[in-house]
Amino acid sequence: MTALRLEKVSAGYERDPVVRDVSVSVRGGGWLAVVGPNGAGKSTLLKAMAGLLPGAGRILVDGRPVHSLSRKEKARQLGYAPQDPVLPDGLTVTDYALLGRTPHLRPLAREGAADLSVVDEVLARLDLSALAGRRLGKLSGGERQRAVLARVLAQRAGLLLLDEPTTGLDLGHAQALLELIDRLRREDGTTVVSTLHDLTFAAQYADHVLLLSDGAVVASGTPAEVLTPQALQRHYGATADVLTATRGDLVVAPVRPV
Ligand SMILES: Nc1ncnc2c1ncn2[C@@H]1O[C@H](COP(=O)(O)OP(=O)(O)OP(=O)(O)O)[C@@H](O)[C@H]1O
Repeated sequence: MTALRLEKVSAGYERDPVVRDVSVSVRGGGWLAVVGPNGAGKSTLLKAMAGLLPGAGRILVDGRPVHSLSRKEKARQLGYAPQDPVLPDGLTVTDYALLGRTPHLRPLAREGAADLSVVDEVLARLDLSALAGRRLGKLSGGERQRAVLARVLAQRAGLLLLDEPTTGLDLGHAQALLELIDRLRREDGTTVVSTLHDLTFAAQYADHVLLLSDGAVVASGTPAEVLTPQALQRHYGATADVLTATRGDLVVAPVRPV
């Protein structure tokens, strides 16, 4: 189980930090949803967690600073799926997902039957088996997004950093993906951090929600503590009800402003 801890993290691209003074802990097997309006700094924070940006403060993956991990150690511990990756369009879905197995191979070794079986299982669960031999350049937007996630899930890293994993997915595929991630979390103790615009999904899957606004943490706690109509009005300028569905799930429902 891989725990993640951020202590007063500031990070950005040029001189001024985009996110400032972020402190949060995610226990091994926990799920942190990073939410907030456009431009709040969610993707920037995820890139910082992945050790891809310079900055101040400490980012600890199982107690070790992320910047001290070697490339291979990082790839074994941490799987990062960016929001809009550039894909090698000529590769098939299977070959692309197999790249997720690279950190587990010995130097110069090729993927074996065990790696193929991990990939086959992930493709099946993401409803991609029928497209396994299709080149990435010939997939729809939602299929490409699922291929990106197939690669990162095939990596079987202890910590998943997923930037808007449900973007472009229809309701059924989005739900199946989140259920698969949740299963990895429950069965293997995988730790998850995801940015999510869909606040109902954030409320239903995460156990901790971090609300960013203008680069700063404005609320942090359980979904019910953070996702209140008042906070949504204040930080998103949105009018919404937070409802409880029949089985107790929270639902964030936009309503027409009066
Ligand atoms: N590569 C970059 N170089 C400089 N500034 C950037 C870069 N990427 C993002 N920014 C700026 O950093 C700020 C935060 O962007 P970020 O992508 O982290 O926001 P976000 O919360 O993920 O937004 P969205 O919900 O729109 O995806 C924005 O003002 C953005 O313009």
